[in-house]
Amino acid sequence: MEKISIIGAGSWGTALAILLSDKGYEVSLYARRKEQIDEMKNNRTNKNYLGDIKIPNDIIITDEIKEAVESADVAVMAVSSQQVRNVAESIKNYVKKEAVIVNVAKGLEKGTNLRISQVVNSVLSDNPFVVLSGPSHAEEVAMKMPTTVVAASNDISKAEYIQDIFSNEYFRVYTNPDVLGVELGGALKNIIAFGVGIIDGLGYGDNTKAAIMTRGITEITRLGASLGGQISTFAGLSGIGDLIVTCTSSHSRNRRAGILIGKGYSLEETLKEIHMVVEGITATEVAYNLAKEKNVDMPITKEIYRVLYENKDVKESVKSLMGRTKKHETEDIFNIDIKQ
Ligand SMILES: NC(=O)C1=CN([C@@H]2O[C@H](COP(=O)(O)OP(=O)(O)OC[C@H]3O[C@@H](n4cnc5c(N)ncnc54)[C@H](O)[C@@H]3O)[C@@H](O)[C@H]2O)C=CC1
Ligand SMILES: O=C(CO)COP(=O)(O)O
Repeated sequence: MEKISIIGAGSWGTALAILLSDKGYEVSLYARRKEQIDEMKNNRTNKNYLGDIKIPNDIIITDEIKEAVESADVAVMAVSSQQVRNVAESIKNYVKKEAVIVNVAKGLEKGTNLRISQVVNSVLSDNPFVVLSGPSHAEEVAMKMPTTVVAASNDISKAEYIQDIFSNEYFRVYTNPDVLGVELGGALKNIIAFGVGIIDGLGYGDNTKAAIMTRGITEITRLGASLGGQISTFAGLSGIGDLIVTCTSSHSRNRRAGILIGKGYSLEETLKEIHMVVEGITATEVAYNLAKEKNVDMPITKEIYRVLYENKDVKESVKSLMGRTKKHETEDIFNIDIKQ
């Protein structure tokens, strides 16, 4: 049986550790904070993240990174996107070269505008890489509710290896060779979920939310395709699938953060209230930069950027979106010239 190391004991890392341990793998879960380690070891819970869900006794809980990764066949990065580089650096001298690195973070690196596969590859260039993404709130996976995700890798045999390791009766894993498309879908849907939250916070209704979701996947696809992603990937689990779950779920931190912004909270107050990672905030900045660089139109992302970073009033942003020049619906994703 493979040995699996999970780095990051937040909601997702813990839920995946439970899933893999239930399948009989030897799992080690690495956390940094002493009081969290003590709670997980003594009570076998991780209350702040997963409430009363029990952590199986077989899971090795450790704050020693060497112990966590040195014999691992698979190392799962379950921290926020901005922490992945730190984690990669911290395991570089211990992890086996053939160990498969699985990233589950859904974001982009601030400052470099890199995708997570690029960040990991810049530090752990010898290790095979797989991204695991899709509509999968940790709270529901921990309750063993049927969930589907996708494993993507440039080496499809590694994606299939991870598919075999993670699949069980309530967690169904598909594969996809389009790493870039899967990564961008997962990162950019957080911006749209944040936008849907704003709409909720403002008190607008279902029509408005459907508008943001539909036009949101359009602009995600437009940027993703311009960077080399497959259009079909954005119609899949890591694209529209994850967009639906994040935009409609009460579990979503991105959507909940948007609700607070829509109600008039400052960004600082919002982050304090959520106290977990809100990837969409950084993703907005990176996507805004990438769209500018590629000359791709992303009106919703642009308005969210203005709200977050230029103090634009949210109602003014809605007005700006509604008042844009008139357009045909399909021409902008598929480059169809409607007048032909
Ligand atoms: N929560 C969910 O339902 C899902 C989350 N994700 C993604 O997974 C990533 C992690 O999310 P969550 O677990 O929800 O976040 P979280 O906020 O619940 O937990 C992140 C954990 O990482 C720890 N951490 C931060 N830096 C670290 C480091 N350098 N070394 C070790 N631990 C470190 C933090 O202390 C915290 O316990 C995010 O990118 C998120 O978008 C993906 C799918 C589902
Ligand atoms: O990606 C997720 C579910 O698929 C989790 O979304 P949030 O980070 O918004 O909670």
